[in-house]
Amino acid sequence: MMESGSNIRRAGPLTYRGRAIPETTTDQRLLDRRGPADWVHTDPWRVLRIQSEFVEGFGLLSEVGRAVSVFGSARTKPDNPHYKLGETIGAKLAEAGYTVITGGGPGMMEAANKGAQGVGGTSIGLGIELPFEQSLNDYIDMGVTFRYFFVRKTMFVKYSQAFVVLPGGFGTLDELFESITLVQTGKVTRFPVILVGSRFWGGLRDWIRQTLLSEGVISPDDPDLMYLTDDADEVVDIIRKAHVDLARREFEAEQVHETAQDVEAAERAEG
Ligand SMILES: C/C(=C\CNc1ncnc2c1ncn2[C@@H]1O[C@H](COP(=O)(O)O)[C@@H](O)[C@H]1O)CO
Repeated sequence: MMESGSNIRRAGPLTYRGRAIPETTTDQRLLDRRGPADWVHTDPWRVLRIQSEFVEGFGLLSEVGRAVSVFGSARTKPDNPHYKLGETIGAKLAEAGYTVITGGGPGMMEAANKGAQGVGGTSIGLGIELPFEQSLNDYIDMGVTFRYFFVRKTMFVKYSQAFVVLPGGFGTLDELFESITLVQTGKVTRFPVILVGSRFWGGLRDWIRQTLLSEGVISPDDPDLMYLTDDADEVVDIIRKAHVDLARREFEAEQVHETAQDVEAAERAEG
């Protein structure tokens, strides 16, 4: 029997009949602004915001080629020699074909972005929303500002093949130890973590060797996960060499895989 239009309502996969038909349509409820708004401060809603940050980040960065993340103090002024070194490193990385990714802020981040952009390289800023007013520095070609630190950190790791760590404070230390821990625990392919500035970082390196190693809280090889240099050219050389090594290891792994497949195929053919 035909059902009359007023006696039935379909809402997506649902069918309502008779008295069960809701008084309003789904669209009406979507477009109606009345009602409490406190759900925007609940965890399920935050999950959606977090998802959208991943989507924005992946969307911006997925087509970026070889890239290096450069970390360093937000407070360094342009007249500080560290700033000039950061600018030189940004420029040399860009000249070597690497996109330069920074936290998008002032100080050493600005220096590296400025250097990369100045030689026509690609300069990216992954900003972070902070309680005080912040904007991306002026030397960024592509930028995105994140609300969540951990989403932003994923972007640095996913889209860089090396980390360069210039002099900096707590934020820089956090980024340094995050990256070194990922390498140490094998959570990422081994890629170089390069500290720049031996006067600045030498004490930390010595403490790692003398205290952490002698207390047995790290493995004997772990201090070698970090390089230390003052030379911008050496930074680029270390990164290039690491890429050549990685490409060779990947090629060798592929060869082993193909050989294993050939052996399996031959065994199957022999019955
Ligand atoms: C302190 C000031 C601004 C801070 N603005 C930042 N913008 C973007 N990224 C930042 C900012 N502050 C820290 N970061 C990240 O941490 C590293 C620097 O931290 P540090 O404590 O200054 O060493 C840096 O690599 C960023 O990824 C006002 O000038």
